[in-house]
Amino acid sequence: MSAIAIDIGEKRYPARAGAPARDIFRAFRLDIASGEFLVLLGASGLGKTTLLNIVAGLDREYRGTVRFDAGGGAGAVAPRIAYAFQNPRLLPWRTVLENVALPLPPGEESRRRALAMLEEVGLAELAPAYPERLSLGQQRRVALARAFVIEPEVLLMDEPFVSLDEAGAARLRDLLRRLLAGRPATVLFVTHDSREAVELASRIVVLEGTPARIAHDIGLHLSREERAAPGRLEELRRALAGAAG
Ligand SMILES: Nc1ncnc2c1ncn2[C@@H]1O[C@H](COP(=O)(O)OP(=O)(O)OP(=O)(O)O)[C@@H](O)[C@H]1O
Repeated sequence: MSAIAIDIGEKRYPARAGAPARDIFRAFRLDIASGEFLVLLGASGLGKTTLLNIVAGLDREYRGTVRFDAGGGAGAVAPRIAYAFQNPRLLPWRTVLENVALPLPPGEESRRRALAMLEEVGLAELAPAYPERLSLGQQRRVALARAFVIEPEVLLMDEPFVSLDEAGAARLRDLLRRLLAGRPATVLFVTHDSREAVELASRIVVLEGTPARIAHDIGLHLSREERAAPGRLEELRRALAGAAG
């Protein structure tokens, strides 16, 4: 696991055909503790995906720093980062097993690890299948297996359970909790769904405005039973809706 210190002096997208330049972040700071499950909420277009891309190192066009600290006084070393996107992004010309093994070095040991991961997400029998045969829920399970196969210290998730029915999304949230119980990671998770936020988060950060600022920063320290209680959940969702304005 790794703590993350985000300090963005400026992130702006320059003007492009027909669209003016946009200031996404200015003097934006967010510190995430090691092992925290931070859910980012906020209206469309505020910069949530941009923030994940910056933390992932995919977007370097900004002024500022992202520092990782795995503790132990060893100094800043790059952590293992997994990124689960809104779209499962499986390679259609590779089998399910090959897709899960993709982030690992080639070889028999990696195939064995990928198969063990598929067993954990309940899809071992689909290992030789191609992604087109899979339902969206199954594809999302494979994407989770591919994220966890590297035993990430930092897990970035951008609406990973969107477009599923409620029962399917609930099963995947359960699976994610189970996977994290065995392999703790620092999680930065984007969603528009306040129920999902309350069920999963140890901390919820609500973004607002342009450039984006932190409107609310809410710690949630709940037992599993409290999270599972519909009354408690509703109460929290209402409080959150109130806080989010
Ligand atoms: N490469 C780019 N060039 C120019 N503008 C961009 C680029 N990528 C994103 N934007 C714009 O920057 C803003 C922030 O985008 P971003 O995808 O980070 O928002 P978001 O909060 O994740 O939105 P959503 O909740 O809809 O996924 C949006 O207005 C978007 O149109």
